[in-house]
Parts: sequence; structure tokens; C-alpha cells
Amino acid sequence: MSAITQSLRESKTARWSALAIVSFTMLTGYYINYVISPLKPMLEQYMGWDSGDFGFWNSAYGWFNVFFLMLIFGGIILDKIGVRFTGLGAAITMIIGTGLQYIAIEGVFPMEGMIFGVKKQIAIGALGFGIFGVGVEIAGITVSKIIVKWFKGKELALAMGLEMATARMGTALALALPLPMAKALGTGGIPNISAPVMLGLALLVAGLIAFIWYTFMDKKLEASEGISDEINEEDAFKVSDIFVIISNKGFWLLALLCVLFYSGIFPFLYYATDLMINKYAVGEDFAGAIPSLLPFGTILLTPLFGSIYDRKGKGATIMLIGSIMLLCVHALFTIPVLNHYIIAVALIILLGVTFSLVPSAMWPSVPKIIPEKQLGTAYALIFWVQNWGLMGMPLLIGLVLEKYCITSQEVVDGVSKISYDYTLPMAIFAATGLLAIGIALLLKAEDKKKGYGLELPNIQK
Ligand SMILES: NCCCC[C@H](N)C(=O)NCC(=O)O
Repeated sequence: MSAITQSLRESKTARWSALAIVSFTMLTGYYINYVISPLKPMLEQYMGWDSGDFGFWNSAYGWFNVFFLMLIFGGIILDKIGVRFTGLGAAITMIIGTGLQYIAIEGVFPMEGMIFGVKKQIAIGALGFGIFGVGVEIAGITVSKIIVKWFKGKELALAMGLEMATARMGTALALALPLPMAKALGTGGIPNISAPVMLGLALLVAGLIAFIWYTFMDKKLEASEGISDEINEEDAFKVSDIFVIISNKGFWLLALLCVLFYSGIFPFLYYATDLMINKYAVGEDFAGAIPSLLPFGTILLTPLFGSIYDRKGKGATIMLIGSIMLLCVHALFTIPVLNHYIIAVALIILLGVTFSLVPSAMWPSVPKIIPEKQLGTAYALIFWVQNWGLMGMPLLIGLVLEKYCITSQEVVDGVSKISYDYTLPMAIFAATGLLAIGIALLLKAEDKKKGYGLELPNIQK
């Protein structure tokens, strides 16, 4: 009898399989997120881009999330309709957005001319990246909610850490692969810049198929818990819940820490390959491999720190240590004389540790502050705040590079080569670390005052 009433969550095989499937969908999204980053020098040389164009394209990631509140609508839909519908919608949105990016980079239509004062290719591609940004962010909150659904009271932080680790394999692949791939598939010395994007499109379709598979598991889970529809009336999310969430100080401290911390990492990754070439004189072919060490480091460490949080607690302290390390690493990247590539490798590895510490504690801490029925919206609101940084920072760095950091510009055989001094951009990234420390300290104090339990283990004995 008990076997019939037991939730599918209790089956280790079922819950870890569910995790593996949705994590793969996230991997495919994280690949597309960074696919053009290592291509920056090529886009400048062969497509006439400048750093402003590159910054504009990357900042488009947050346009619709931030200004049209797409993420917040996504969170409400998630809490009202459920993970299956929202996840499928998100996966399809990623494919549509990436299709547009491919059209822009491949030049499927003539790309000469301007749209609203922006080069046509940049405008179309940025529109695509903006649509993709809606999809991948909503996929992110959906997957977070799915993990809470399966792992609450169990290995929650470990599961979230493993999901992020898997997703970051996509980031690592995106940093390491596109440049050599574009070169290898090029003809007559001209690289095939759109090929890595095409690979991403294929991966996204595989990610959609994986999510369709997950929806069947989700139905089985609910059937095992006696839930016939995804959301029951009693637990249904109400729009007024948004006010409950935003009047919670702990929520705001987590959201601010999130935007500051992630503004120092994700936008940095867009420029990291270029930094390696310009500051550390690393050859183009090898330059993407160094930043790709960062996500690789997190693949082991995020689950490890997550598991420590599950068993021993200390979530607020872990976030504080990560913020301090963010400041130290970016400050060392800023110092001009520290320009040997070994230093760059060491700093990227340290940044990988930082990038494991904060996320491993941040995301499993949200359910300690916000009840489960409001979780989709709470994650969405945090991601919304974060998206201001993910949108603003690449734009700011691109403009700063363009305006203040060009050290030389030459045209050889019709191919233009621009060199940059990265001191000022790296100082800006360091500032995010400094501000993050302040917020992490406030969060620790608030946790003590309100007793959220951020310093307590997640596993309930
Ligand atoms: N490069 C993907 C950006 C996804 C951002 C997302 N809002 C997020 O923060 N996810 C958690 C993480 O640590 O990746």
C-alpha cells in the first residue's frame, strides 16, 4: 500500500534522472549565451563590427526581460500554469531567438544598411538574442522550480549545484569551441563564423526534445502525489503575492547581491577572450581556452559547495566569501603589470571558485525566504533585477572600450585589427565585487535578525 502512495520524489533514480534531463536543456541554452564571445576578434576583422556593436548585441539579452517585464510574466505563468507549459514555451522561445541570430550572422538576407541607426545585422541579431534571453531566463526559473519540486527537504543545494555545473559545460563549450570551429570550417582563409551558431541551434532542438521527455516524468510525479492538475486552487499563486515578495527585505538583499555578483561574472565572460588577447598577449586560437577553464572549475566545485551547504549550512557566509574573492580577482586583473598569461590562468581558476561559491548558496537560499507557491515569481523577480546588470554591463563595457581604451587600430590586407587596454573595464568589474561584499554583509545580518536559516543545513533529518 505504501508503495502506491509514495511520491516519485522518494525514488532516487527518478529524481536524479529528472535533474539530468532538465539540466541538459539548460546546457544547450548556456552554450548559445556565449557562442559569439570568442568570435569577437573575427567579427571585428571580417564583419566590420566594433566593440560598441558587440556590447549592444550582448546587452540585448536583457531588453525584453527588463523593459517588457517578460521574466516577471514568465514567473507568474510558471506559478499559475506550471512547469510543463512554461518550460516548453521557454525552450521554443530560445530556438526562435537563436534562429534570428543565425540569420543575422550567416547573412541569410542582405545585411547592408541600418535599422533605427543600428547596423542591420546587429539589429536583427540583437533582436534574436533578446528573444533568446527571454527563453533562457524563463527556462532558468522553471528549472529552479522543478528542482525544488523534486528535492525540497533533500539534497536541494547539491541538485541545484549539479544543474548549474551541467549548464556551465555549455558555457565552457561556447568559450572553447567556436573560434577553432569557425577556422576549421572556413574556406579560402575566411572563417565560417555562423557554424558555431548552427551547432547551437541543433543543440537547442535536442534540449526541447529533452524537456518534452521531462514533462512525462512531471506528470508521473504529480500522479504519485495525488495531484491531478499542475496547480491546485488552495496553492494557486495570486498576483497580490508579488507585493508580499517585494516587501520582504531578505528578498531584496538576495536580488541585489545577485545583480552585483553576476554583473561581475557573466558580462565579464563576453569580454574574457578579448582580454586574454589584448592584455595577456595570448594567441587567438588559445585565447578562448583560458576563460573556458572558469566554467570547467565550477563543474566540480558548485555541487561540492552545494553539498556542504546541504549538510553543514553557512549559506550566508559562503556568499560573503565569494563576494570577497570576486573583488580580489578582478582587482588583480586590473593591475597592468600583472600581464603574464600564467597569472590570467590562475585568476580564471580563482574566479571559477568564486563562481561556484555564491551560486551554490544563493539559489537554494531563496526557498528559505519565500514560500514554494511564490517561488517561480520570486526567482523571476530576482532574475529581473539581475537582468538589469546582464543588460547594462556589456553595454557599458563595450562603450568604455570604444571610447577610452583603444590603443591602436590598423588595417592589414583589408582586415581591421583593433587593440584595447582593459584596465578601466576590469576596474569596473572589480567595483561590482566591492558592492557585493557590502550587500552580503547586510544579508548575513538580516538572516540573524529574521532567522531565515541561511546558516542552517538544507537537509532535514
Ligand atoms: N548565462 C546564462 C545566464 C543565466 C542567468 C540566470 N538568470 C542565472 O543566474 N542562472 C543561475 C546561474 O548561476 O547560472
